[in-house]
Amino acid sequence: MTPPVTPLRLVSRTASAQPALQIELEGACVRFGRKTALHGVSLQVRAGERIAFVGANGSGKSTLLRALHGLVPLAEGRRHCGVREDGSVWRQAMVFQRPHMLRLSARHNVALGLWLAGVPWRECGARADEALHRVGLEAQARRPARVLSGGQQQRVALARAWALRPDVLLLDEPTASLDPSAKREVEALIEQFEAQGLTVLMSSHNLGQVKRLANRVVYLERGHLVADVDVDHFFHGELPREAQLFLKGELPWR
Ligand SMILES: Nc1ncnc2c1ncn2[C@@H]1O[C@H](COP(=O)(O)OP(=O)(O)OP(=O)(O)O)[C@@H](O)[C@H]1O
Repeated sequence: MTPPVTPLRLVSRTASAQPALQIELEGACVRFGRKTALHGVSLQVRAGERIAFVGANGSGKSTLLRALHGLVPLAEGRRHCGVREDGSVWRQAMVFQRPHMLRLSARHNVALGLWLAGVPWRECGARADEALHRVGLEAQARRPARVLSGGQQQRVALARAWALRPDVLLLDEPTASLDPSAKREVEALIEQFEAQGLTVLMSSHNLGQVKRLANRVVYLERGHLVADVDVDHFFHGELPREAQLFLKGELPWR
């Protein structure tokens, strides 16, 4: 039995201007067979936040993103979704670490995603075109998605997510296998989405990227949330010991 961990929580928000709650996890545990990937994680996501999930390999970042997106069942705890002023639920879309491209054109990959989400087929083509234009891929729209470069495929995946008109975008290591220029292009798009007011939840191993794109950092250690702090605090303030070693690149291999 792992002892409970008291997380360091230092996220500044003024009580008077508390943005709307979009997703909340309370004591969330996720198990894969005998392996516990998340231990009692509690977390609130509010509108317009830009949260980076950081931690060593296997610390539970992807699992936490999936739990926030409702893709993995919770063995314990609960997930609660907030609602907008009109009573409708906040829309979420997720881009996976290695997005799966079907053997179809880029346009059809985006259109099919919309259709699967319940958009009438007659609207899907125009919305797919708009989304591919948004990510600068209109010229590639009719090319088979699988022949596009890694960076372009990642932009198709972002278009597929953005086309759903999400309020919350969840990105699992969005630039993990991209070259520096493709990385910059994808980061620039994420920055634009953020400027548009989207909530962005992102796992990343790239600390420069975390500095550029996040305003809050959640640090995970073996499935425990051990720090939930403003980005400035993460890089310049006091942190639990393992997080400090991680930042210095001195965390021993396990
Ligand atoms: N589907 C699964 N079945 C079994 N174990 C899993 C599964 N998904 C994740 N795990 C385990 O849960 C733990 C957390 O994995 P997760 O992928 O969430 O970590 P991560 O921090 O995203 O890792 P990385 O940085 O390497 O991508 C790991 O020990 C992993 O092996």
